[in-house]
Amino acid sequence: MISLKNVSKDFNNTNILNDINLTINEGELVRIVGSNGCGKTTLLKIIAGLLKADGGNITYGEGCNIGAVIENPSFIENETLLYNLKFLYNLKSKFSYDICKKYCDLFSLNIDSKIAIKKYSLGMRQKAAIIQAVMENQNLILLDEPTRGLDIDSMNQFDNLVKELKKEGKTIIICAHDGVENINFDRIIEIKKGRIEE
Ligand SMILES: Nc1ncnc2c1ncn2[C@@H]1O[C@H](COP(=O)(O)OP(=O)(O)OP(=O)(O)O)[C@@H](O)[C@H]1O
Repeated sequence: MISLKNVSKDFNNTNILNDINLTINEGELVRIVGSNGCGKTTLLKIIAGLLKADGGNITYGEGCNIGAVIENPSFIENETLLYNLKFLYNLKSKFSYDICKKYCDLFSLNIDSKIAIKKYSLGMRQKAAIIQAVMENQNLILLDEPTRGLDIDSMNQFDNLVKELKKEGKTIIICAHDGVENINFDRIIEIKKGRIEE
């Protein structure tokens, strides 16, 4: 699904990622770990195309369609959850209320709520962000600290969602310090001193 060859990244002359070689196959569920500041988010951003690597290259499998939650999700703050999902959905494909409702129900979010998203709690925003990353049937899903702000019930709901996505054959990469202990990962990759360890 995705292959990184000699990918490197510096920030202000400090090397963050050093010759990263990594292949992730279709349908794999991968966790990336590593200490604060080791470069996990940077790697996800490069894979998502949000950041340019300084060296190396990335090859994406045919039909690769990326969904991502990376850092703070941005929404149209004065609008509702439904408005936001509809807006994001329509950027790429035709909106499906039923699919969005299915994911909102799964996370106990009311899709028809009239409350503006700016009034949502951290956990509610996080759930909305996860929903937009999966609702268009994206097949490469990149999640950076997805359980941030989620309560125990929501974490269980998240575990179920990951299980469902895995069953559907989605490729999933999750960076997480914690909150994913119940997920059965195929691989755990550690970034250490700019390099990958498995
Ligand atoms: N835009 C930027 N400009 C300069 N330095 C940056 C930038 N983005 C990240 N960095 C630096 O790159 C390093 C890696 O950051 P990154 O966010 O990838 O780490 P992380 O592994 O995700 O950390 P955490 O576990 O704390 O989330 C850090 O030292 C950070 O300060």
